[in-house]
Amino acid sequence: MIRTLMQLWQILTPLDKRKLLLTLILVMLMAVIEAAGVVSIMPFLAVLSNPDSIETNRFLSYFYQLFSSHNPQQFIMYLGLTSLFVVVFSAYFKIITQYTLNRFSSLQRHYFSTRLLNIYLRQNYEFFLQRNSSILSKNILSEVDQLIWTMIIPTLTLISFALVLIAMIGLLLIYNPVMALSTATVLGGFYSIIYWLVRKKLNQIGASFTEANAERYQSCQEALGGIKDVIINDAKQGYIDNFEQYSRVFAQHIATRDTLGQIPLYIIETVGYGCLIILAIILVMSGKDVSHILPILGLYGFAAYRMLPAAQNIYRAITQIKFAQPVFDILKPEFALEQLENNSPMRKQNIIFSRGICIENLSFAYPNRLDRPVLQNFNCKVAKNSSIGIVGKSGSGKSTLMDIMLGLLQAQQGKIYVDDVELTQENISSWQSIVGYVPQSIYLADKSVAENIAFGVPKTQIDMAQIEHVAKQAQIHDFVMQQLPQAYDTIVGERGVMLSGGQRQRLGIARALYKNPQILFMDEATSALDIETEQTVNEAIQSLNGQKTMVIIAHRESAVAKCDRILRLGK
Ligand SMILES: Nc1ncnc2c1ncn2[C@@H]1O[C@H](COP(=O)(O)OP(=O)(O)OP(=O)(O)O)[C@@H](O)[C@H]1O
Repeated sequence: MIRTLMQLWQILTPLDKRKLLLTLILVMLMAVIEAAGVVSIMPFLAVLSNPDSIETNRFLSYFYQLFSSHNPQQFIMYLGLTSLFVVVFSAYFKIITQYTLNRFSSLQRHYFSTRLLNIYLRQNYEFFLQRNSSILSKNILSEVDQLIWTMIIPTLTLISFALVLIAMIGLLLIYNPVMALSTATVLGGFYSIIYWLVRKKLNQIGASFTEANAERYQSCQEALGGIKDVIINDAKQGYIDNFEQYSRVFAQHIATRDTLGQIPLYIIETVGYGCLIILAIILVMSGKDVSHILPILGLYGFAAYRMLPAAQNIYRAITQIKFAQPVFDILKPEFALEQLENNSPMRKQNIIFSRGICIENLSFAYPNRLDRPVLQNFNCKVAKNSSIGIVGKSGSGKSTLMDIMLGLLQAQQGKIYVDDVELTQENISSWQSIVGYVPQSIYLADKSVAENIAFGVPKTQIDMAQIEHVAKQAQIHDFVMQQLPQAYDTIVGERGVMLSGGQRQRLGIARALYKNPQILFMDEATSALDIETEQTVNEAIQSLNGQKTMVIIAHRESAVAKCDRILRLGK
């Protein structure tokens, strides 16, 4: 567990660490004040049970004079009020500390999930080809939550209550070392035995809990993401059953974890009460009078009142941390991706495109299918402002070639030159800033038509004149103006459900043109259009011939017939 906590410390940023240390200082102060609250009750009880102690005890007589008390009753009142003040202040301080703890942990959840989203979005495209997006969402939203609730908060609880417990035992140690040590041994021994009995179970349910969580997310995403196929293929029940099965496991494990964390409370409360009774009997049997017994019982009683919940909370925190270990094991490598990124600082390079693109000896295979290369020793040149059509059978590697040219995939062998500059990680973002891309299937966000065309541009910075210009080029302007209720402000629905396939494609073309790219890449951009619309869109695209460099993938040769060159793949 200590190792896990040390690793947790390592994934915190320097700022997080500073905040954590400040929070811990508050927690330590809270423990001291809490101990003071317990101590403050002793003189009160001592004078209450034996007013003569004002004369016999030098501390009491000092305070008697300090308070300028006129009689023991008045002194008792002062002592009572002082003790009450300390206890009230301690409660007030506890509220402040608790708020600081809550704020720290809650904000930490926000920092962690934002950081993780940032880490993911900075990965290259190949990373996403190998990872399931529902697992990534689960890590950002659910696992970070788990990390906070079952690791960060319990760790803070553990530290704060450990300090309270140490302070209490220290206090008893001053008063009666034998009793203090035996209390510590009984408490420590009791909780250690219970923890030892449940730790294996915690480990096991922790692992199965994270697995069930992943399945829950995946079922949801698959069922809701492919709702059309789910309805048509009557796959609803299968998804409901799958979700139900894992959701139940998820819920049951939380219940088991919480119960395992609560069990000792009831036993230890009984044990604590029994110990106080035994202590009272021992004191009575040893011949001590009530005036001696009451302060001792008061101290132990009050200390137990503070110590038992502290010990219980420590135990509970430890069980939660143990349970959360598999969650941390999932998140640790994800945060390590950030370090990999930081260790390779990239110089940004600008790319200038004035002559053409040259592909030399390119070979590529997908990482999970290295034995089956998609492209081998591929060579090709595209002059600036010329157009090239790529045709070939399905699966011949057309989209893969385009992804490599776009810098989304990296070839294992071969090079791509823009003018005479090799495309590398250092200049890829500059390259991507001058290309426009229309993919096979257009992703539309649940936003307005204008926001979808100016994808990624803040709403206030959208250039409406440019939007209309590119929408006209993509043959979508008339449809938007005549048929959409709020024209360019109409919301298109999740993934553009309110539009037809052809309308989505034309929006995709408008999006690619919006940033006025120097090179336009189109992957079957007109395949969903009827012949007439395809013809008009193609004419619009062809009208850019000579003004823009165009790389066009098409199934139908007619769609690329007007290109300067045609490249056939897979022959
Ligand atoms: N992420 C991936 N992992 C492994 N193999 C892949 C991946 N994506 C594509 N492939 C394989 O690479 C080959 C080329 O695929 P690609 O999509 O480039 O073909 P294409 O010519 O564009 O086909 P289509 O015309 O049907 O779109 C196919 O055999 C395909 O199965």
